[in-house]
Amino acid sequence: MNAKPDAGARTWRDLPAAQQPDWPDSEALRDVIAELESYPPLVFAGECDQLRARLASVAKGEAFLLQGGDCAEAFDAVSAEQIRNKLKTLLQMGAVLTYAGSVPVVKVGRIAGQYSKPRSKPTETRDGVTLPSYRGDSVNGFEFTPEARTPDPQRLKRMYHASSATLNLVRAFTTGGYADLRQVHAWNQDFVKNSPSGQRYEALAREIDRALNFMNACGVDPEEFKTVEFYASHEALILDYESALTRVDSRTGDLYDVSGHMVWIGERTRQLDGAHIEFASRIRNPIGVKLGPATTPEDALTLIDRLDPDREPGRLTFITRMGADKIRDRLPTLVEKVTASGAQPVWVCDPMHGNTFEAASGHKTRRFDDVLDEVKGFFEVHKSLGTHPGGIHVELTGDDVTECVGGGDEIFVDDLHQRYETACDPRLNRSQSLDLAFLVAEMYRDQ
Ligand SMILES: O=C[C@H](O)[C@H](O)COP(=O)(O)O
Ligand SMILES: C=C(OP(=O)(O)O)C(=O)O
Repeated sequence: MNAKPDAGARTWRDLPAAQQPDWPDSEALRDVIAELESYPPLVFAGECDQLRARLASVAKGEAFLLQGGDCAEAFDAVSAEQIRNKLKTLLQMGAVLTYAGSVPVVKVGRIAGQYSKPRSKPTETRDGVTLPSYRGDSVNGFEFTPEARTPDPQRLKRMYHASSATLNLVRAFTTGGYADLRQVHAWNQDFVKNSPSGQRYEALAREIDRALNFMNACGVDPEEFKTVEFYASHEALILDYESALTRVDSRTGDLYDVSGHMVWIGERTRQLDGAHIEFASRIRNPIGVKLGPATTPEDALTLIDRLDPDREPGRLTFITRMGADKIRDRLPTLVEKVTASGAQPVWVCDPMHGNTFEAASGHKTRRFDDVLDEVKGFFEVHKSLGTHPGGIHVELTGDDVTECVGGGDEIFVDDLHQRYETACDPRLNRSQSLDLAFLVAEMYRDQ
């Protein structure tokens, strides 16, 4: 490690930060920040180190990262049912990937902090009325009224409390018995059971059960099967919030963003001279960076120099989101040049953000087949280069929504209006998520 005499310096504060809200009342913002600074951490720095170690296994090709959850979490969705459904979906996907893909799976939610959204336009116009765009519940309200759309810093405190409540329940579920592998059938006990993927899952759960019974009969009942290691991640977008939750670790003197175990920097805020990359370079959490189709090898190499100067496996995850039509063309050079430089980032495929289109009905949607094709392209590229396809990053929900078209239990364009509930981008529903997990497990095994 480099010596860091100025480890606590908040150097990002003086740099330009993209995608920040225009808070109308700077005094109110200051008061909120001061209050946030007094709140206890949401995660412990040691947990971030543990995740970095898990991601190091992914970087070395010994494990697979499953990162998923809402596009935008919402305050009114912080309920036991919604949190459980999301977790259940990730646990089911994890079971499928571990069993059918025969690989340890590192599970990371887009959860307990994913309340802020970068937008392509600062304003939205409807029927001649122009208002600020919705930027996530941490900033303003979804409703199209001047009151709701005005950024309100009090929302940053609600973000903290919503994250805290969510994380508390997630910790209870993952360590208190709900995530015990013996519950592998129970996770399937609802609407999804009758879907094609639900039935396929049921067959796999029976096999897992048989394997567990066999081990039990042999006198083996490992503690590892009774709880699940689960981590929380979100985009580090609103720097007033992330800075207020960034603390000096008493063990090491290093800075950690204790708002989540892992944070990532988005495609729209990864400017090399901007505040977000400077912020990420200063904290010790594992860091993700989204890489879109225009990313050059030089961009990727500079990001490595800035964020992972010691080339520490597990520190940096590149989350590529090229689009199904571009991944086979754009990804190879990036992976080749990065590998040649000696760096070993985790390579993860986000097959969602490059495949969005607007249906004739006006709904923003994605085709399941495009999502799948981008993942296929990702596996093909890594196979041809002999590098490790480290994981997937997906927007999903545990609810039976109709936001993405296709899948085994097919959603048609005409179905989109039935349960279109996302506040921003379309998510895979539970059945589509399971479909994807089975197909990715096959790809991983074939690799
Ligand atoms: O989820 C990602 C972005 O916030 C989202 O794609 C922004 O899209 P838009 O502003 O173009 O609707
Ligand atoms: C905004 C997001 O992605 P990207 O930065 O890749 O557009 C996201 O993952 O929510």
